[in-house]
Amino acid sequence: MRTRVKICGITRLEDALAAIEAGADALGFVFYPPSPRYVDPAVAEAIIAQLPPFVTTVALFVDDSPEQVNAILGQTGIDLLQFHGDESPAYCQQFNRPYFKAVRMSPDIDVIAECKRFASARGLLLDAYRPGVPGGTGEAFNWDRIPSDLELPLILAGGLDQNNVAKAISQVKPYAVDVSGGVEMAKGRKDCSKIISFMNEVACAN
Ligand SMILES: O=C(O)c1ccccc1NCC(=O)[C@H](O)[C@H](O)COP(=O)(O)O
Repeated sequence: MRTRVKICGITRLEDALAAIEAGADALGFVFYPPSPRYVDPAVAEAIIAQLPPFVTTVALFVDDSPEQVNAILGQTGIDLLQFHGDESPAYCQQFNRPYFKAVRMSPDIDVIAECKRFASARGLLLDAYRPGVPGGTGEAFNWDRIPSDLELPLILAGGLDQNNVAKAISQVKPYAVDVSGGVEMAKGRKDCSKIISFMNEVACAN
């Protein structure tokens, strides 16, 4: 099956359209204010309103209040939720929306146990771990640490770029890959040529 691609940290319409033109399946919008890729919900709403059909939009939160999550969902009409903090399964399920859970590969993480905990999720995103930084680290983790045959669709993230994504796909065979820093000219500003190169590498690996 073809590896899907999510390009995260979209803050500009031109970057969203470039990602779609290059073949991205999903666009991620970071609603975590400390992130340099944070996008104001009104800006995300305006971008999403101008997208063509058949592109999944993803709202990314880190331990946010349910009120804030619901407010942004109502404002933007985003399709999918990505929880990238220490959210519990019960917290994630309260929104009655499809979601996927990000798990950071800390030294003591039990991925199989996390898979069982978040059995209601549409997928499990495995990301690099850097203490104090919830995501968008630009760092890859040791893919050998990923258990085989996980019970949820695996989304691989962390330090992916045009130079390593084909190897990542060949080794891990994820359902999808997720990239942010590897296709940027600066944090929050995507680089069209890097997006195209990344997507070409994904296509060659499939
Ligand atoms: O991208 C961020 O700035 C970010 C900040 C806080 C929580 C999550 C964040 N990003 C989540 C993502 O899904 C990123 O695409 C993922 O962490 C991979 O980022 P990168 O290593 O830069 O490709």
